[in-house]
Amino acid sequence: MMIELQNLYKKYGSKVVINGITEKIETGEFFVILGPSGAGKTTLLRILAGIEKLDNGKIIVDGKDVTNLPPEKRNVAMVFQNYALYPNMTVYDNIAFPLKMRHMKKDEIEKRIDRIATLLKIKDILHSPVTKISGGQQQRVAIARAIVRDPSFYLLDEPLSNLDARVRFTARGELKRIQKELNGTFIYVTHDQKEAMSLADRIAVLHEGIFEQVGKPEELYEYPKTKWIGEFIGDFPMNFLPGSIINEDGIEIGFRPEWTLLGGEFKGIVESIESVGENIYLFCKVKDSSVVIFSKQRYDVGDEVSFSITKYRKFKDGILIKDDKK
Ligand SMILES: Nc1ncnc2c1ncn2[C@@H]1O[C@H](COP(=O)(O)OP(=O)(O)OP(=O)(O)O)[C@@H](O)[C@H]1O
Repeated sequence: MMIELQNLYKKYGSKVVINGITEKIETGEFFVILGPSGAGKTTLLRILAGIEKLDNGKIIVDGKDVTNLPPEKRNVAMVFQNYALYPNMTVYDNIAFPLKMRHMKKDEIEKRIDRIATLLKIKDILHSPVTKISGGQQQRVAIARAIVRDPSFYLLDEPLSNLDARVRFTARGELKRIQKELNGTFIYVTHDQKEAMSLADRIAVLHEGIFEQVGKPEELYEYPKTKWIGEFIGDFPMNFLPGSIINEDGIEIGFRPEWTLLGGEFKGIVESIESVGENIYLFCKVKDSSVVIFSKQRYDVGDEVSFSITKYRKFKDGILIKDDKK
């Protein structure tokens, strides 16, 4: 289903949380809303679900205005961080529950659960009590229960955050596969930029009530529209130095640690070091600024390093200058 957000606006008391969001989310798209804690991500999702009322704006789903429809009339699937399974039921009964509530026939329920259990690879635990399965499996059951109804679109609020890092990694791949197989329109909220980068067809960065940038993960990484996004996206924040180092005053240049090479015209002093596998990141003082430089070589704190910048973007007043080719 195609979802159009038209000038969405929401405040709590005098605090404006959503301040004019307009965007089109395409059918079958994995759309991730990324933002720091308190940015309004959950509020936006609750608005889309119909749990929270808008102060202004419209939500159009496949050409139909659903702005004033209650949650049960929107036919959306929701998976939240704190999914609550019914502890005294089996996996099967948990998934069947929303269908029974709709008085679906027993053989139709069986057919649907079989399909969804195959999709989520939980067929072998269907008759286990939910208290006897792992956290990762419980998460799958929660997803199965949410999507078994054939919803129009899917809202997911940090559904993987309860899982430990390793399971989460596999779960991401699985979720992406499920989304593609269902050809579902997924709207997924997270504060974890790594998760966003690995899952999204497009990411919308929610900051100060607006989508500050919407784009493919690589666009956000390569061409962050603002300094704030450059710092927020990436394993390390983008580095910034005054334009004077390339003889251009009044601007700043932004570059990623990965866009540096050891040896070259710039000099810094190593202040601290972080190793990530084989890669070493050197935190250096360069004049009055701090920058992170990528290195394959080991250094000690206090060493002087010289480096060059292979690629950079120009920013003026915190905003990307578009016509920059280097
Ligand atoms: N029902 C409410 N009444 C008043 N203020 C609220 C209400 N719900 C949320 N807020 C405020 O709105 C802002 C956005 O909250 P929201 O939970 O949407 O952020 P979030 O981006 O999902 O954060 P997190 O990542 O921490 O879950 C916060 O400042 C929060 O305190």
